[in-house]
Amino acid sequence: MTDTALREEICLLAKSLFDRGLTHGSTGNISARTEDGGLLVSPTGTSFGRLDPARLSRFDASGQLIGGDKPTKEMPLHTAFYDTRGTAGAVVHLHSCHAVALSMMTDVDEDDFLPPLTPYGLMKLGRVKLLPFFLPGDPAMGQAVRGLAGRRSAVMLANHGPVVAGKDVEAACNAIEELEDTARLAMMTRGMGARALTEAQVRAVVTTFDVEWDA
Ligand SMILES: O=C(CO)COP(=O)(O)O
Ligand SMILES: [Zn+2]
Repeated sequence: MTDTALREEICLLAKSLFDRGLTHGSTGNISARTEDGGLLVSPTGTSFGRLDPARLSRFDASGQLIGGDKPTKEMPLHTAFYDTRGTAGAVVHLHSCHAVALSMMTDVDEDDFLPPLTPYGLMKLGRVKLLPFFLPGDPAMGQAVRGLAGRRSAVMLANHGPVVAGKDVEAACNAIEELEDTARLAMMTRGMGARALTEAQVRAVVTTFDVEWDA
C-alpha cells in the first residue's frame, strides 16, 4: 500500500472507531508500518475523529522522525510490539469503556483477561494479558510488552485501555473491536450465571482457527 493510501486508511478507520464511541476526546493512538519499513503514527493530543492524513508523524526505517507533527506519547508501547512481533503491521490503542470497566474488576485473570465467551473473541485476540496501571506515556509500558517476548498480540492496560497489534490496520482495528465487544458481553452478563464456552469448545476454536493460545 502506498504511503498516501495508508495515511487515508489510518484516518478513515480511526474516525470509524471514534464515531462509534470506541474512544473519545483526544484519547487513543494508532500506528502502521509503511512500505519502506518506517511508521505512520497519530500525533499526540489529536482526536481519532479528526486525524489529518497530511499531519501524521512519519518515521523512517531507522526510527527517526522525518515529518508530520509530534507523535503520540505512547511510542514506546507501539515500538515494543513492532520490535517483538515480526508480523505486526499496525498497532491500535483505545480508551474503550467496557474493556476499561472490566480491567477494574478485582477478580479478573491477569493472564487471560477476557473470558472465553465467543469464538471471534478467541480467534482475533488469542489470550489477552492484563498489565498493571502505568502513567500514560510511561516507557515502562513498553518494557512490560517487551517482557511478553511477542507471545501476545493484545494487552489491556489496567484502568486505561486496550492495545492490539495486527498484520495491518484493518486487522488491528477488527481485533480491538472484538476485545471491546467481548468485554462488553462480560460486563453485561456479570453475576448472571452466563455460560461461557467450555474448555473443549475453546480448544476446538483454537485448533480450527490456528489461534495463538498456548505460547
Ligand atoms: O491515549 C493516550 C495516552 O495513553 C493519548 O495520548 P496521545 O495523545 O499522546 O496519543
Ligand atoms: Zn491511552
